[in-house]
Amino acid sequence: MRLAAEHIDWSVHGHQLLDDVSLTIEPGETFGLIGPNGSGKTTLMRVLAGLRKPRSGRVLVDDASMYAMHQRDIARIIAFVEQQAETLDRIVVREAVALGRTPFLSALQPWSEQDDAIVAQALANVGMTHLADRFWHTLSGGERQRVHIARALAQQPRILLLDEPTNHLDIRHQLSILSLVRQLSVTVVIALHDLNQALDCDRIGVMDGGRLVDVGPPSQVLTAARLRHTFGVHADFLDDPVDHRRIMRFRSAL
Ligand SMILES: Nc1ncnc2c1ncn2[C@@H]1O[C@H](COP(=O)(O)OP(=O)(O)OP(=O)(O)O)[C@@H](O)[C@H]1O
Repeated sequence: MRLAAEHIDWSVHGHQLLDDVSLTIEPGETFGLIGPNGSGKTTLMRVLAGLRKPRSGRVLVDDASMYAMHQRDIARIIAFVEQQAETLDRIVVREAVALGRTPFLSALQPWSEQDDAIVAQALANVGMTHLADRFWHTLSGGERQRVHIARALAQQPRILLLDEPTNHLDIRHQLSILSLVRQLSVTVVIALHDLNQALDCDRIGVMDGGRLVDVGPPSQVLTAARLRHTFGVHADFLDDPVDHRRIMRFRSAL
């Protein structure tokens, strides 16, 4: 499904956190959102997820305004893995992941074996099957993050929003989650701090001071000038001798 933001403005106590942000993410696209700390990535993700209604502007899901949709219908389409997700005390991992099925359940459509299978698959996809019966509050930071991703997968969303999903993960789980995300045939918006990981997105958008200052294919957007101006670093581009893809080597902060 297509996700679009039109002229989004968002301010808190007189501080403009999003300034006229417009963006269209095409069906099936993996779109990376990058930018320095405090540039507005999380604020924009929350607006795209429907958790915040902007002061002006609107979010469209396949050309329909999100603000005309019921919350339950939005939850059937969009899954959001937040950076600082809430704690789910006194429930076990499998129950936490099963919460992803909530938007699909009703008196007429109770929990079924199919829901069990979807939850089991989501746990397997993030390598958490062996911890399915553990209490949530006993998990490490990275394990919790993987449970949140599994819950979003169990939602079987058409649009998946991930705010720095690899933050707490060891390198093996970072790579496996990113490869899983790329394989999903859904629209993905992923906020990332690792700019080399962002190179694998179809397109990226750069946030700077609440504005979306550039959008395009990674090779066009991530230039030495952009890295200097927006990220405040000197970087060189190297050719990976194994697959001849471009990688960035960060030399120093300006
Ligand atoms: N409720 C609030 N009141 C005041 N300022 C806020 C509020 N929420 C966010 N901000 C500010 O808005 C700016 C953008 O925050 P946001 O979390 O969107 O940035 P970010 O790009 O996701 O940053 P990071 O990379 O550090 O996660 C920051 O300067 C933050 O301090």
